[in-house]
Amino acid sequence: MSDDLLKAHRDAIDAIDAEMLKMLNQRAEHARTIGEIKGGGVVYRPEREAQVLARIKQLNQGPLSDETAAKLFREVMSACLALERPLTIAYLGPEGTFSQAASIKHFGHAAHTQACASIDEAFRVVESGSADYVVAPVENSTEGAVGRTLDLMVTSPLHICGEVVLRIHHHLLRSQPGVAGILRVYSHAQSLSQCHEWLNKNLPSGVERISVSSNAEAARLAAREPNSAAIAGDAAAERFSLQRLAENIEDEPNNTTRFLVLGRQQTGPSGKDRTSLVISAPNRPGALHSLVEPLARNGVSMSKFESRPSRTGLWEYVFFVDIEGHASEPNVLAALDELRGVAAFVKVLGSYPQAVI
Ligand SMILES: O=C(O)C(=O)C[C@]1(C(=O)O)C=C[C@@H](O)C=C1
Repeated sequence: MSDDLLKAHRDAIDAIDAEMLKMLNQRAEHARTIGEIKGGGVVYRPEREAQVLARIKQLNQGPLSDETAAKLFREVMSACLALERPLTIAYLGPEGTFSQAASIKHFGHAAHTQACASIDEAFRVVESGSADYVVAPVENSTEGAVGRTLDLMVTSPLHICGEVVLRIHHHLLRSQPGVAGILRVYSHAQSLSQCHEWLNKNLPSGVERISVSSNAEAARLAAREPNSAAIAGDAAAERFSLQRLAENIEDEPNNTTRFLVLGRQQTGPSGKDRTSLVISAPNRPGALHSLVEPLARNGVSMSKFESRPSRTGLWEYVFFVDIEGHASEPNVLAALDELRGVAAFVKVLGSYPQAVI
């Protein structure tokens, strides 16, 4: 390889970097002015962010992948938004959990993340105004619904303003190389069950499996006990400087968790939205059918229908329903009106842009 050729490409990169820096700062100036126009009002606009990211994916011609291009612009927007006002995002801690990874995926690295001891506490700090948004897990592709988040949404005054879909990769982590001498493996109960077959095949049967409150807590324990390992993700591995003895050990390769972003604001339409509802049926035959009918009649597609015992009465259920579209769209509006006529209880949890990255 010729040194001249290398130098020519590096000179070109230097020139592009200088140009990019200038343009990034011009973009940041516009964002700062937009912040002034908002005049102390809500700075985070999820519908606009979704449109910016979707446009970048559409414009992208490579060689960067659409996903990579969108992730870079996510960080650019995060930095621009922080000039308007830095946001604080509450999540189920400790540091290094998948909830923190989801918060950073959605809000970028310029947002502050605040670890909370429980999902309840994360909701509370946002309700009281001491944090701006909460990012809470709502369902996992192998384990199903996260009941606590669903229950909290029934009574919380917060609105859903976004969703984050995170691929969950689990690794076997330890403070030293090799599996020799491992006596116990720590992890959250869900992660232990998601890696059950791998553990059966790859670790001696005498290795104890101990469930702890979070994967990050598992990593913390493994970092100080030489004979212990943890199952956790990248964020926990980095946070506690652990080695990855085996990567992506989850039994189900498409393991994903969906998180919801909730705040005190309602979100405008982005053009590709979802609306989440909680409804309950009157206690009579055919009631369930009457809940679905208004949706079908107005051409509204349903992407989720999840039942959960109501906490207010014996044998009564509430249904968590996700539909396509924004509550301000005419067919969604009509379906919701009809639904209110037949259901015992309807609460719109929020309309929000579908995840773009
Ligand atoms: O368009 C806005 O309202 C902005 O504040 C700008 C911007 C951006 O950087 O593009 C930043 C934050 C908002 O959440 C949305 C977009």
